[in-house]
Amino acid sequence: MSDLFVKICGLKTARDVDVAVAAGADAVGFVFAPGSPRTIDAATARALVAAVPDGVLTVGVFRGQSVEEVRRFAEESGVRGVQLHGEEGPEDFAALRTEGRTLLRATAERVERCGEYGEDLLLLDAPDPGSGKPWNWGAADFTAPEGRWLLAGGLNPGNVREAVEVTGAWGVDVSSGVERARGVKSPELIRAFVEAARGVRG
Ligand SMILES: O=C(O)c1ccccc1N[C@@H]1O[C@H](COP(=O)(O)O)[C@@H](O)[C@H]1O
Repeated sequence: MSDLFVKICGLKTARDVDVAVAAGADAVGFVFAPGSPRTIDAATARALVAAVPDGVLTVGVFRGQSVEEVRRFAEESGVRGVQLHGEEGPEDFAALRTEGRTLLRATAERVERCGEYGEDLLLLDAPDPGSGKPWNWGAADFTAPEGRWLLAGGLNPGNVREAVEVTGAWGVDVSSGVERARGVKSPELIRAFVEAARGVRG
């Protein structure tokens, strides 16, 4: 089985980005959804995105924003991926589809098909994304979606192995679990998370 895909989200500083990239993250996320302790503007993100090597996916995170706003942030910041946490439908994903852009659809529903709305990756998240609260992915009746999907919501270096073993996730996404205070990343926790995630599939 191939290695886990690991996304570290909610980065705000050049140091955060350097640490995540050096640790071996496959993707790094920048929050453009308003009202989060991790929210940054497009100009700040642009400078951070410029420091990310080509092989690492850069993702803008949105919640309840219009397609026009998502498109503007994506273009101004230069992120190559767009992660939507709102009520978007297939027509919104189609409108945001451009050459080379990766579309992620976040949902708190459990049994879904990857790609149903035209997204490239499905993200199974907690009902309150970015809160650090886990959801019941360990439920006995959990059914993993088919295809490429990321698990998120309350993950940390101490539980990521079990979470992947139980759910069979293709990849993982974390924000709160690699912070020393809300909205403040910890280099040690980022390194520990990537190391723990890498160890799951040996
Ligand atoms: O991180 C946020 O503040 C955020 C705000 C709005 C939408 C999504 C957000 N983050 C996403 O939530 C998960 C991480 O959750 P956790 O903090 O690890 O429990 C991840 O998908 C982020 O992209």
